[in-house]
Amino acid sequence: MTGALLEIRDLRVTFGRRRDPFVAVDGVSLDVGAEETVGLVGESGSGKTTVARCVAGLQRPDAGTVTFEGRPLERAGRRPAELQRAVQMVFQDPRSSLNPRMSVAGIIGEAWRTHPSTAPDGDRTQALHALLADVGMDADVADRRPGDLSGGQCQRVSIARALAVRPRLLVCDEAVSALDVSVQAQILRLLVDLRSTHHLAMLFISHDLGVVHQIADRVAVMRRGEVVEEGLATDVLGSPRHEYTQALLDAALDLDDAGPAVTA
Ligand SMILES: Nc1ncnc2c1ncn2[C@@H]1O[C@H](COP(=O)(O)OP(=O)(O)OP(=O)(O)O)[C@@H](O)[C@H]1O
Repeated sequence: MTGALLEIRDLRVTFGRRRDPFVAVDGVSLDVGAEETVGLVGESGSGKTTVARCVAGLQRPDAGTVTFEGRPLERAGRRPAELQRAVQMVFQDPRSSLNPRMSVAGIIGEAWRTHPSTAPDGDRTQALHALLADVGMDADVADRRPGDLSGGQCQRVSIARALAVRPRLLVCDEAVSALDVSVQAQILRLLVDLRSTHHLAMLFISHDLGVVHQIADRVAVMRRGEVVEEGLATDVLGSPRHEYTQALLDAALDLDDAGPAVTA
């Protein structure tokens, strides 16, 4: 596909010393179209997060390119503000990605300060409340701090912070993995709704194939740093061609048979 919103080409990331390199990402190419959700799946250690970090500008690849609407996505510090704003991350652990000393209003206000072009012209309180409503939260959480909120509420605040700067692409790295199953479902539903109301594209990273099935249009399967299979979610997860994808699906079914996950 050409002309995708996000284009990753021949990405390679190596960790470790020169004598003993470890290739975490080995020639990954992947596209995400406008308003498309692409799921990136694979076992722990397959390189998913490293790909996400390259897209976010937090990791410099050894080789390959990442472009957004044809413009190179440089490292975060060097990235033009407009591109920095266009690509927002939602992480696994919302508590550690939110400043515990700031109120929800302060967290959103900081996002607007970082990207002033997105700050509301008129009544900020009204804009804040509208943003909170978008993520299914009441206005009264504005004065609370992350420590006063549940994990699911914190993730809603993280999503609101990302939305505040009007992104085009959300990179969700295991964004629901730390949540109870019922809360996972709520956040997934929220992301699906926001995708259409806010015209978002998503790179949705998860080891959980069931979760990815619920949200992704297309799926890429990573194994040991490489994409081994890619296609429509219904095809890849419905009738996989690669034996590794089949093994992942079998493992997921075995987990389902073992009964509901125990959550702390
Ligand atoms: N900064 C680093 N230094 C050395 N090795 C790293 C570093 N970051 C990641 N790795 C290694 O690279 C490999 C890929 O890691 P990555 O986190 O991208 O995988 P993943 O598929 O996202 O797995 P997980 O779901 O467990 O995070 C792993 O073996 C990991 O240990």
